Amino acid sequence: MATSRTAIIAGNWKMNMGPQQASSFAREIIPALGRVIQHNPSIMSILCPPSISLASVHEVLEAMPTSGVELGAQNMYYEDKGAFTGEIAPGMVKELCTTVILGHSERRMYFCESDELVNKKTLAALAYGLRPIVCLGENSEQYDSGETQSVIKAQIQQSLAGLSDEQASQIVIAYEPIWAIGTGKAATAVGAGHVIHFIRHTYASIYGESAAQAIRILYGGSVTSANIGEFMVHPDIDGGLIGGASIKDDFVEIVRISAETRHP
Ligand SMILES: O=C[C@H](O)COP(=O)(O)O
Repeated sequence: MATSRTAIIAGNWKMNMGPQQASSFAREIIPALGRVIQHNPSIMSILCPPSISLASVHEVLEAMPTSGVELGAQNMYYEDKGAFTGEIAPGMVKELCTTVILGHSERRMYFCESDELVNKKTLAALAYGLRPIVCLGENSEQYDSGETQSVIKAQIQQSLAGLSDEQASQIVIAYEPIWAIGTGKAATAVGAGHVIHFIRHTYASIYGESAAQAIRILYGGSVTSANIGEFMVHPDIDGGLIGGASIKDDFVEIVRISAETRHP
C-alpha cells in the first residue's frame, strides 16, 4: 500500500562515544546527513548518543540548524524528578531531544525492564511531547519455537497500553529480533516485513486502522549499507534502527540508500 509515512533512520550509538568523540563524529556526519535529508523530505534521521553525550551533539546540531537531523535519547525514567539516582527525566530529555528509544532488548535483558515499565515510560514520553521509539522483538529460542507472534502480541498489548487516540498515531515501533542484533545475521526483508505487517494488524485491533496506518514501524538488527535497500523497498517497513553501523561513516550511506530506495 502506498504511504505518506516519513521514513526514519535512527542511529542507536549504544554505550559508545563520550562527549568529545561524539561531538567530533557528529561534526563529521551531520553535514552529509543534512545534504541527503534536504533532498529527500520523505526521510528523517535521528542520532541517539549516550545520555552523557547528548549535550555535545546538541551543540553541533545547533550550529547546523538546517540539517534536519534530530536528536534522541536511548532511555529515560518516567518520573518527573526526584530521588532516582542515575536516571534522567522526560523533561530533561525534552530540553535537548525530539525522540527517545524505549524498551530496547538490551534494557529489557540487562536492566530487567518489564513491559509494564516500558509502558510507563512510553506514556511519560508522550505526555512530554517526545517521540517514543518502542522496541519489540523475540529471542532466538522463541523464534525457533514459533512463538514470535505471541511474544510480539503480548509486548504490544502491555508496552503500548492506555494510549489516547491522538497518542496512538504518534508512536514509532522498532521490531528488533534479538537474534539479529549485533550478530551479523539480519532477518530477511520478507521475514521482517511479515512480522511488521503482523504488528500493524495487531495494533489496528487495539487502536483502529487509521492509527495503525499512521505509525512508523522500523526494522533493527544487523542493518548495514549492504542490506538496508532490501528493507526499504518493503511496503510494510518504514525505516531502520541501526546499532553498530550507526557509529561509522556507513550510517550516511545507509540514510542515502534509504532515501533512494524507499518504497513509493
Ligand atoms: O538499536 C539497534 C539495534 O539493537 C541493532 O543493533 P545492530 O545494528 O548493531 O545489530
